[in-house]
This record gives sequence, C-alpha cells and structure tokens, in this order.
Amino acid sequence: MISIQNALEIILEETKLQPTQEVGILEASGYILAQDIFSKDTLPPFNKSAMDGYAYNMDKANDTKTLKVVALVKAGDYYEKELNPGEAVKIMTGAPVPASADTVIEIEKVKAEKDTIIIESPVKKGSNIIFKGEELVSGDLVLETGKQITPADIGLLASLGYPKVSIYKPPTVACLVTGDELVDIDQEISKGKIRNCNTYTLEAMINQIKALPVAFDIIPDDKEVLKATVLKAFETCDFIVSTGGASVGDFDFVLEVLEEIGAEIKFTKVAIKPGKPITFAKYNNKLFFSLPGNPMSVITAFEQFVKPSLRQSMGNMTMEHVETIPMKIGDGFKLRKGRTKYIFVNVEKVGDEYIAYNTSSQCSNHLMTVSKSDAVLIIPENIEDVNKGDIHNGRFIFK
Ligand SMILES: Nc1nc2c(c(=O)[nH]1)N[C@H]1C(S)=C(S)[C@@H](COP(=O)(O)OP(=O)(O)OC[C@H]3O[C@@H](n4cnc5c(N)ncnc54)[C@H](O)[C@@H]3O)O[C@H]1N2
Ligand code: MOO
Repeated sequence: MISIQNALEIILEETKLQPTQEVGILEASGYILAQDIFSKDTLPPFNKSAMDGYAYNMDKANDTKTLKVVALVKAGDYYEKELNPGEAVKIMTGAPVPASADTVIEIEKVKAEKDTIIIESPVKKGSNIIFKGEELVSGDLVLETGKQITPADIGLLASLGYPKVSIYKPPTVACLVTGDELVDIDQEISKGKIRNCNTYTLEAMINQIKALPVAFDIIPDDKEVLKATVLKAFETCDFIVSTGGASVGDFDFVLEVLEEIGAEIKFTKVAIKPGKPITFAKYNNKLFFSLPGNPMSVITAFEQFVKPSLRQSMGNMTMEHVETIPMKIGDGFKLRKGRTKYIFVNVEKVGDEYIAYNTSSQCSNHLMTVSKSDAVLIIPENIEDVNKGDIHNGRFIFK
C-alpha cells in the first residue's frame, strides 16, 4: 500500500501532454492555450475618442472658450481635413480623433449654440483620448502557452483577428463499470440488483473538467467480457477509468485482466479511505485507473488522482485542485487508525474561518452523504480523535 502523495507523484510522472488541436475560439473557452499569441495589429489602431463630445486643438484654439463646429464624426467614420484654429468637430465615443486635434471635451461641459460651442467647464489638454497603441502594439506577446482561456481572452482573440487557436486536445475517457448486480437507469431493481450510478457520476466529473467521457455498457462479472471491453477501451480511448471488481472477491477481475493483457502495473493499493483498492496501470502508453465500486470511493479517488492527471494532460499544470485549506472542526468524531481518511463535510464560513460539520455516515457506499457535502476533510492516518475546535486540512469538492 503506498501513500496518497506517492501515488499522485507516480500518476503525474506518467501523465503525458495530449496532442494539440486547432479549435474555434468559442470552443477553446476554459481549455489551456497551446501556442503563444502575438498581436497582429496595434490597438487601438487610431487615436480614439473615449467620450461623446467635441475634438479640437487646444494650442491652436484662438479663444479657448468659443469654437466653431465644422463637422460631425461618428464611430466608423474618419475626418481627413486639418482643423483651423478655433474649429472643432463634434465626435462620438469610439470615433477617430482628427490628426490635428489634441483634446476631446464632453458634451456636458459645453453650451452648444447653432454651429458654435462655448466651453463652460474646461478640461486638460489630451483629455478623453484613447491613444493609438495604448493597449497593444503589433508584435506584442498577448497570451502565453499554458494560459487557461477566459471569456476576456476570447474577446481579445477576436479583436486581434484570431478565429481559431491551438489547445491541448481534450482526452476521451472510457467509463467502465463492472458488476452482475448492476442494472441501468431505466430498469426496475429486482432481487439483489441496484441501479448503476457510477457511469453517470464519472461522466459528470469528466464533463466538468472538459474532458470527453465515453460510456461503455455495464460489464458483467465475466473475465473474458471484461478483458474484451478493456482492450476495446484501450483501442478507442485515451484514458480508461473502471469502477468495481477492484478488491479481493471471487469476481474481482480487473487487476487479473490488466496483468493478462500485459499492462504495466504501477500500484494496486493506496492508503486512503475511502478508495483503498486503486490500481494504476499503463498499456500502450495509455493510462488505466481501476477504482473501487463504492460510489463515495469513486468520487474520492477521481478527485484525488484521476482529475489531476486528466487536467495535466490538457496542459493544466497548476495543482490548485488538490490544494487544501485549514478548516475548523464544528463537531467532533472518532476514527480508526490506518489510512488517511477523507471525511465528507459541510462547510460554513464564519469570519475568516471555515467551520466543517460532519454530514452523516461516512460509509463509502453512501452517495447521499456526498450529495449533502460541499467539502472533504483530510485526516492523517494516525489520528483517532477529531475534536470540536481542532484544525485540519480540507478542500471543497467538485471545483
Ligand atoms: N475481504 C475484503 N473485502 C473488501 C476489502 C478488503 O480489503 N478485503 N476492501 C473493501 C473496500 S475498502 C472496498 S472500497 C470495496 C471495493 O470493492 P470492489 O471495487 O470490488 O467493488 P464492488 O465489490 O464491485 O462494489 C462495491 C460496492 O459498490 C457497489 N457498486 C459497484 N459498482 C457500482 C455502480 N456502478 N453503481 C452503483 N453501485 C456500485 C457494489 O454493489 C458494492 O456494494 O471492497 C471491500 N471489500
Ligand atoms: O476503500 Mo473502500 O473505498 O474504503 O470503502
């Protein structure tokens, strides 16, 4: 049995970057940029008025109080002529400021009379102009490889004339579930049967991080069927996650199948509760995560091990999704020594503190407990008594 930290290190060491792919900028939202983006243009491309007002040359104005309005320039137009001393153009927000003007005064600050304006509240020279190249100059590095693409970046890419960008291709992730007890969502539960939930939880978690789940049919407790399905999954998908058949029972075949096909087994047990019987293997350069069948164990193991790997494969090198914050225990409880325990809790923020309340039974079969929780506490293996007011690390789930 290896430690959580050690298991994560092995997984991340084996996780390779996905190939890159060009996608439309809207599709790129939330993914990691796989190219540097340089500005092809200067922004703004011209001196631009920041206000609806009047543009004039303060130095050349004969009398800075009264100006003759000689034209109207709206956004999208261009005033070519030279302004004579004492002349102004009426100008709209976003319109190019004539080359011979150096200042824009807002409409509210003048009194307009026929073709003239009288300045009532003077402004400083250079006011209300967004100068050419103030934001970006052609050739500037705008977005760097490795940046997570935000809506602002998408707008910026559009401003710069980039309809497509390169991202790390989201991996396809096979979701395999095993067990003779499982029936599908639309079936009645006859004696001894339960409905399959793990496929759906897995798909939802994979979707949430913008990878691509591929759901396979429920696999019965039949080693040959399991082997054929595992081989098919390796052939057609980039990553494989299975649930169930991971322990020491007579019908727990996942590890056996991986060994029989010649996969490289990296580890088979992690000191984590829930989620101990996790096998991590590599076959044809693809990664296989065999998770236990208990629904709470699936979520714990996915969040702690699978998610960091999938994210890293898509270029997200930050470890923010496994970082923890200190939480104060709201109500005490007892634990058995042994593996590091993940306790599902509800967190309340009081002042600067996060107070964690145990939600209910921590039985790894109970999905209800996870549904009622928004965080997990991570309690070190040697701790038996968790007392009200103690501080332990934890993290919010599904982030
Ligand atoms: N003698 C031992 N028995 C067990 C050990 C052990 O060390 N020695 N470990 C226990 C632990 S811890 C876990 S976790 C489980 C893991 O067992 P499996 O991975 O083989 O999972 P299953 O037996 O197939 O299922 C466990 C549990 O979860 C239910 N399940 C499975 N798949 C689904 C699904 N897709 N949707 C909903 N529910 C599912 C299944 O019916 C079982 O109740 O082993 C312990 N045993
Ligand atoms: O490791 Mo199991 O997932 O504790 O119940």
